[in-house]
Amino acid sequence: MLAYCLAPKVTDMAHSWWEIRVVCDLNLEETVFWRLENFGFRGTASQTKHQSCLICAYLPEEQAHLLDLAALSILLRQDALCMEMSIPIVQWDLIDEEDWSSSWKQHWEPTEIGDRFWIYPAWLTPPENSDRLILRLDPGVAFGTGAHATTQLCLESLEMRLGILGENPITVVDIGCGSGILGIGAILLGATQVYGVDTDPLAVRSANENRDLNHISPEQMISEVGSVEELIKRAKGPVDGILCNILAEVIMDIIPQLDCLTKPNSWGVLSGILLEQAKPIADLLEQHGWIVATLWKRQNWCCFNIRRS
Ligand SMILES: C[S@@+](CC[C@H](N)C(=O)[O-])C[C@H]1O[C@@H](n2cnc3c(N)ncnc32)[C@H](O)[C@@H]1O
Repeated sequence: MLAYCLAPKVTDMAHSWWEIRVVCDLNLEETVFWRLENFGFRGTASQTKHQSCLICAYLPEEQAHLLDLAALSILLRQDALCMEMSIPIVQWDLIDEEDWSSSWKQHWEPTEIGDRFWIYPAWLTPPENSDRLILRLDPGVAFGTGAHATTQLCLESLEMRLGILGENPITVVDIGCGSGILGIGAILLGATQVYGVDTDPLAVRSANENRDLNHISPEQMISEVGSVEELIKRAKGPVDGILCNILAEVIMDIIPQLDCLTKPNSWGVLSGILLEQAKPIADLLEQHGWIVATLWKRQNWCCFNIRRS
């Protein structure tokens, strides 16, 4: 499966990129992602085969020297040793931006998600008549193509939540909006207003571009750089739904801050959580007045559907 796909854009400054490739045990995948993210890699893709996975990630050439990459490789090796897993194979190359973009486009195909969505790459012409909701995307450097299990679980949860809408307007916040895929999905399903935030300015740019691509007005979907504090300012009061697909460690920090955004019947979809991290998250949610309605699982990931009452 192709996952976590992000493409550098022609408008970015760099002309050459470091491509790093890590083949590792599937159970090391999360740690490798964490290391790469901390190092500054932005574009990350993974393919899973049986018990191992290939992770590719990208970084502008000028942001790392060979020695830095060698040091990163040693850290990955140490992680594997500490976790008693096989040593990952780490390789890197400098690649041309044009080569990258064209190979990226070859890899990514329209993807059906759940019963309602069809994720369509921006550079392909979508069919005119489709029973599905067509969500067009060019993720740029942001996370969120719909290929990753964590995103799929969120979109499927949204289908369930927003499938039968009443008369009332629905406001949703999207914490860690990435490409904007979840916010756009929420609007296609009938949400009236979406506020998105992401700590990565390039993700916010991508969310705004994808909003335009899907003919959603800038008033209906507002994306800003920041996190929960920015949402509290923007949303000016409690909201109906909270979407958050970030890693468990970040979600643990975010849960206590959600009180300001919730009303008695608010609901939430929390994803990006590994199965073994589910228990502490469930305990924390309970402490903060949330009920875990359902827990959905795909591969090693789980997604919490929560509600206030
Ligand atoms: C896994 S991606 C999710 C993207 C998209 N929402 C999806 O479901 O595919 C997580 C995003 O959260 C952002 N992020 C990480 N920590 C954050 C925080 N504390 N507040 C807001 N965004 C954050 C990252 O920059 C990244 O774009």
